[in-house]
Amino acid sequence: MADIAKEYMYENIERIANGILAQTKHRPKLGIICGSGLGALADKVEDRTVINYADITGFPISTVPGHEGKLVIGKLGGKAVVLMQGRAHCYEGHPPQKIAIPVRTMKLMGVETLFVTNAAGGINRDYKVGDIMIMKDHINLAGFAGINPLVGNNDDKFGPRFPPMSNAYDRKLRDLAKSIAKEKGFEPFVREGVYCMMVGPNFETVTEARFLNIIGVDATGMSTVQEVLVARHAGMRVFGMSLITNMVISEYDVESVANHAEVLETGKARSKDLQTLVSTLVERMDL
Ligand SMILES: O=P(O)(O)O[C@H]1O[C@H](CO)[C@@H](O)[C@H]1O
Ligand code: HPA
Repeated sequence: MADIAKEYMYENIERIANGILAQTKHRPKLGIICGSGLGALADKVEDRTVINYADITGFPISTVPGHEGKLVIGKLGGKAVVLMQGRAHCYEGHPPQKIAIPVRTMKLMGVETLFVTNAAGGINRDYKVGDIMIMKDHINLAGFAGINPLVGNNDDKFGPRFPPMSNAYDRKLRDLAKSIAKEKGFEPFVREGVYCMMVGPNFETVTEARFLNIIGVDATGMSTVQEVLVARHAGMRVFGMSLITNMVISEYDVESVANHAEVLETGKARSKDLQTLVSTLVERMDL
């Protein structure tokens, strides 16, 4: 088996984590990754230190609109958090092992719980644009093609060779999120379902959309799953939410097509409710 490239090694990730900690007084136990158009959550973070990904040697850079590329460390809901305002994706040319770097960095900074968010296309035909889906499980379709950040020599310092994945999304946090949704009157648009990762960058064909529906997918996107795999490998607790920014087209020969502008627009429109859900969850969860 090929050796791990130096940039993915424990010592390098430790160097990145220590470099970040040296720039802030905060010691976060919670990490949050903001998906396409969802970075406004960072505005709620108080007493913050902001570091550009470009200034963190070894961090993957995002080139996609709606991903600011900033690490924001401060207080949210009274708790210390490290928030990623945007993420890098495999379709930007990053190998999956590189997508692992920010999550492992957070782990070595002391983060124990990871929240992941994303913009996703609705596959479940009962879903509507603007729905928020609590992630119950995922299908790593990219993994079916061998694209998995855990492929390669396993360093036990990060986690075990064969991590279980049947309990990837924390039950207690999902229950807490659902009860907060009920209390806030969000029930009509908060769902719980299965996310599927495609590598992208193209949106799905009609037959792919139908296939995803048949195999039990509720929403699809081009991210998140690899971060979850790495976090669970490292023993972190995970909670995830998808914002349904568009419905994936599942009828042949219709005029409209998916586009990233629509994804960002919906992000803006529902952003406040998503922020309320996340910040209340942060306030109420035990860390
Ligand atoms: O998953 P996030 O990063 O939220 O972004 C989603 O939005 C983009 C497509 O519009 C893709 O990058 C897709 O994965
Ligand atoms: N497909 C894949 N990824 C996405 C979509 C979609 O329809 N919308 C937002 N991210």
